[in-house]
Amino acid sequence: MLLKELLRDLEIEGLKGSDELSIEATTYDSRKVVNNSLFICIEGFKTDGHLYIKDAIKNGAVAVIVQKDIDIEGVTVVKVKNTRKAMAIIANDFYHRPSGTLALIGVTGTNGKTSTTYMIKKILEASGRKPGLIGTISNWIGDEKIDADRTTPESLDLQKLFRKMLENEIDSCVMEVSSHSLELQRVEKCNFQVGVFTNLTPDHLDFHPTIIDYRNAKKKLFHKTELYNIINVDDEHGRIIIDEINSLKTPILTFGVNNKADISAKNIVMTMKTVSFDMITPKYKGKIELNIPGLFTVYNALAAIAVTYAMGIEFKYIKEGLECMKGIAGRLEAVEEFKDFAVIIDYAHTPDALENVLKSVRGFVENKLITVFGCGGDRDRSKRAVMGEIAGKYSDLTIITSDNPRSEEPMQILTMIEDGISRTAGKYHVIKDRKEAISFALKSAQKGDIILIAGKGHETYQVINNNVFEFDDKKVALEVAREEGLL
Ligand SMILES: CC(=O)N[C@H]1[C@@H](OP(=O)(O)OP(=O)(O)OC[C@H]2O[C@@H](n3ccc(=O)[nH]c3=O)[C@H](O)[C@@H]2O)O[C@H](CO)[C@@H](O)[C@@H]1O[C@H](C)C(=O)N[C@@H](C)C(=O)N[C@H](CCC(=O)O)C(=O)O
Ligand SMILES: Nc1ncnc2c1ncn2[C@@H]1O[C@H](COP(=O)(O)OP(=O)(O)OP(=O)(O)O)[C@@H](O)[C@H]1O
Repeated sequence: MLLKELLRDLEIEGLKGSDELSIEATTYDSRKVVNNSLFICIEGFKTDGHLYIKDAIKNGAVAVIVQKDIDIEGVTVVKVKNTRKAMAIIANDFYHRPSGTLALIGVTGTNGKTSTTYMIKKILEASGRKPGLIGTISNWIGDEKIDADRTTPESLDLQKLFRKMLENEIDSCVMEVSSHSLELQRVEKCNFQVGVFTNLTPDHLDFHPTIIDYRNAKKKLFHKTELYNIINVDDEHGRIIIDEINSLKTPILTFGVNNKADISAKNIVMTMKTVSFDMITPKYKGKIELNIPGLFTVYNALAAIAVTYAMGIEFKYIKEGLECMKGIAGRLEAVEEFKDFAVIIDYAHTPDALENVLKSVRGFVENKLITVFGCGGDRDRSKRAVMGEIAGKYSDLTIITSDNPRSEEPMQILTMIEDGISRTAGKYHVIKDRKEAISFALKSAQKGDIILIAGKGHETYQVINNNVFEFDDKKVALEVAREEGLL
């Protein structure tokens, strides 16, 4: 593609050099530059892409996009106001505007994005469509699994993925849209058919100055949709969003259990491993039986039903898609090998998620509820004491341990959690090493207990002192149980 074709939709503040160059690759990372690349300089949180222009030229860059005044020879230099925004526009054009051809569904909210996207994918598959999926656990092009680095990829990676989906005859794509991605313009040029809001509770307050900024970041999704905006009306922030987007031309479809909603559920019945309910939509009603537990599962299912209902999918496919699901990796996942007591792995790493999960399992505890959890380092510190308090309130015993301390001293994080739990009557131990913590929980367990190992879910690593180590809660629990003769 010629550079001038990629510059067509940009507001250019300055151009030095030729725009007739042929561009074969585009990247925001100098280490990934190949011959005839366009290198886009991103001013980051840790370093600044503008510092790597010389490296990029050495690796084969022929043009650079900058937002600072840069005096450099040997490449075409294009100056714009905001390189992240320019990158999203270039990404869309470089990959020939793929999102316009896919039926694109974006799911945003603090909790439930992954679970909801998997449900939507299953329903679309049941109806005969070929959906792709982009999210935290992995990305999927049909049955091909692709590792995901983060929840919502950078715009260049995202548009490339959409293009690959189209080449593989994928007709729709359901994706998690993080607040980071909306704020950092990763989804700037995506044409969403449907946008979904699951819920909003305090999280990422290291990145967003206030909860209102956090909500406003999420709200941006609903300005990018064409067919429907689907909002949880039981969530207080959902109701505010509804008021704030009411004047947009995209219609709103609400879902909920406690408030009047377009898509709702009645007669909810929960067991330790399942949940069933009567689904009510404006056009049809019917019973849904899910092999995934938890009241929050009803909300995720209602969101998935609302999306597929809005897309005109028949009830039989909605039911078939949801009911064939066996569960979602690391989301209230019971480790089947344990028989006397239950061991559940869950990805709850926000106060609200932890509280919901603990409430969901609390009702089925015959003896004690033992919780093993920690909080991530270099991330929102305000949630540490709050999560400690929640764990103490609902658990009979809590083991506070490490969960990706990253560059922070693990004990510093654990002490902040302890501040919260010590305000409750809940018993607790602090065990820095996660394997030892799991081992302690397993050895403390008796018949009828439930052990909840929260925070890491599907993740298979721990980041300690900024070094990545292999760590899988489920594997570790089984390994320890075998060593201790508990199986
Ligand atoms: C806070 C955040 O979103 N950070 C993103 C940001 O990183 P950064 O600002 O630290 O980047 P940086 O390291 O300072 O580098 C700046 C630029 O220099 C470039 N560089 C750097 C070194 C070099 O040798 N050459 C070079 O070109 C980098 O490629 C980059 O373009 O820009 C990078 C490149 O665009 C992203 O990879 C990075 O996401 C990191 C991986 C991240 O962890 N993001 C998280 C917080 C995130 O986005 N999470 C949400 C989900 C949240 C949730 O709901 O749980 C997500 O969507 O994943
Ligand atoms: N609708 C919901 N409301 C509250 N908590 C939920 C909901 N759905 C799931 N959870 C809890 O949140 C955890 C994460 O769920 P899920 O991965 O679906 O959310 P997510 O929004 O994708 O999270 P992340 O952005 O951190 O990847 C689950 O393990 C569960 O504990």
